[in-house]
Amino acid sequence: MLTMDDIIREGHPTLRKTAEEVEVPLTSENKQLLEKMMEFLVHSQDPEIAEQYKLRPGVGLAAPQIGISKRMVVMRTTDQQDELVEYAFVNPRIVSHSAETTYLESGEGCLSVDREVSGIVPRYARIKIEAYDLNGNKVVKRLRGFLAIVFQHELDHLNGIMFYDRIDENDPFKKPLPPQEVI
Ligand SMILES: O=CN(O)CCNC(=O)c1cccc(Cl)c1Cl
Ligand code: NI
Repeated sequence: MLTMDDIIREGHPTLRKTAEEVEVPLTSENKQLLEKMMEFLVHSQDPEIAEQYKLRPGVGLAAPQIGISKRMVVMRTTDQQDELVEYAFVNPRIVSHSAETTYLESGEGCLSVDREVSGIVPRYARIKIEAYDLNGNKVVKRLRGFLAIVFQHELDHLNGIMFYDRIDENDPFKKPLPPQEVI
């Protein structure tokens, strides 16, 4: 099973690389890797297992965070209907997005960052994404809310971007302006 020892931390060069596209359909090795990444999220969200193995909780994980520079991410959280959703995406991309932006009042955290970095992380409020799933099937989805934010945090990891890169260092708590209405 993956533990915190497998998670690379800021300063490790792989976190700043652009990850490589993955061949679809997935090799069994890449499929197993995605499954191990999802298992980590499940464990990290289980109070007993997380306590036993000292896992920090996560709602998403990108392969570069375990030192593997491949365009694969997993997400596990609840949606706006409070249903549990588990996504494993290969070669994910945003194909369109709202002009409107959003952010988490509480800011963002990252397993690869062993410190609190407070500040507003602007994200697109609504996104349309394309990816491939575990079985190599094409996925087209519209995400909004927390799921959209988590997806953008994970996609950034595939492009060598850390969440704090997006915080305005001159005014970390400056609220992004709403999109200009066309009159
Ligand atoms: O890349 C994934 N991680 O670093 C896992 C740990 N961070 C989180 O679960 C987390 C926490 C708050 C906001 C966002 Cl957007 C995320 Cl993603
Ligand atoms: Ni992260």
